[in-house]
Amino acid sequence: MEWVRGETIGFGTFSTVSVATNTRDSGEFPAIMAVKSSDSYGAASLSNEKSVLDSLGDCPEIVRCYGEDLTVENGEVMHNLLLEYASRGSLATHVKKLGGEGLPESTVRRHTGSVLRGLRHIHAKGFAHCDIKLGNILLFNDGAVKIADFGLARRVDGDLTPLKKDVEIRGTPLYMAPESVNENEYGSAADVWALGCAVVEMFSGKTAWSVKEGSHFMSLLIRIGVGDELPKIPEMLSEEGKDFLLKCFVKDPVKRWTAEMLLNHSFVAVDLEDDHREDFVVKFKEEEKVLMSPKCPFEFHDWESFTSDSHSSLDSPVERLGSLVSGSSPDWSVGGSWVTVR
Ligand SMILES: Nc1ncnc2c1ncn2[C@@H]1O[C@H](COP(=O)(O)OP(=O)(O)OP(=O)(O)O)[C@@H](O)[C@H]1O
Repeated sequence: MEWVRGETIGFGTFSTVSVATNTRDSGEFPAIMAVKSSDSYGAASLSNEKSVLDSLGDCPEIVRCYGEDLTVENGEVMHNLLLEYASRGSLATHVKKLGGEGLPESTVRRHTGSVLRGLRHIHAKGFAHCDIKLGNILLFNDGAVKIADFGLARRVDGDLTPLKKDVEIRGTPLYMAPESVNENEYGSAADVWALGCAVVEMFSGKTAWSVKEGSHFMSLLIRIGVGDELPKIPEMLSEEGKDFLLKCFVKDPVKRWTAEMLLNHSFVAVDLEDDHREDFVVKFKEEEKVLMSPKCPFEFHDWESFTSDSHSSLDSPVERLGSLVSGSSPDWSVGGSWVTVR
């Protein structure tokens, strides 16, 4: 395939995404694509993404991959992944433009149904996405949404056994499931929890967890992992919506509904005709200062998607988390795709 890089449309932790114009019209590939590029630093993540997308095959709710390519630009070798182009960007950008308001419930229901169909496909193929968030749900011209960014996806095959006992943070803390915080479990159930967080954010325009600006993200992990607190369910959401979220926010991953089960929930199984935003204005009880989705890696680097690894083997969740919060400030250093907590 021959292509030319166009304007930059997005930045991730490991890569830059640009428009790519197909310069040889064989009809096999679209005229406009997106190209996700990284230097050797992010090559492993891109290569994982390519192999997962190849294994997943075609699914209308998953961004298509057209192939990979190496280029030399300004003397540097670039690894490129050619993807289906989402002309309207991510849902994170879209919701941010609404200035703290969310999307109409009917739109949220439609998008949720699409993401669930994508998740059902991913899980049926034996994978977990591990980084479901609004920034990784892309919006197309016709109003369709698709799941993107499989850089952290992993094969699970229904096995919930953690990879190892160490403290590992994969994805975005605001979307982390209790079992991921407590047990390093990153299975399909964790994607469902993250979907619940994404639904809250889509509807309310605010993150599912209220977090005071400047607070340490470990205090959030304690709230997620220990105790009974759940993400905030918007009061103005319909009863069906609230019930749907309660099925996503079951703390025990074994009892949490699966994507397949949720597809039969009335919140997504029925198409809403009306689309009146005023019926769904969100009013929160407390006027808490909440963070929107992380804006850029330099502003809230702690809150970005990452994987982390601590080589402390502690037994209980409280011990594991306590060891990270107490004492001197943790030293967060990025190495490859990992952030290490020492
Ligand atoms: N296929 C696409 N079409 C249009 N825009 C895209 C596409 N893929 C990615 N983007 C834009 O680029 C941004 C970064 O992409 P992506 O999340 O895949 O990168 P990443 O390095 O894996 O990021 P992360 O830090 O979330 O892991 C997205 O939030 C989105 O705005």
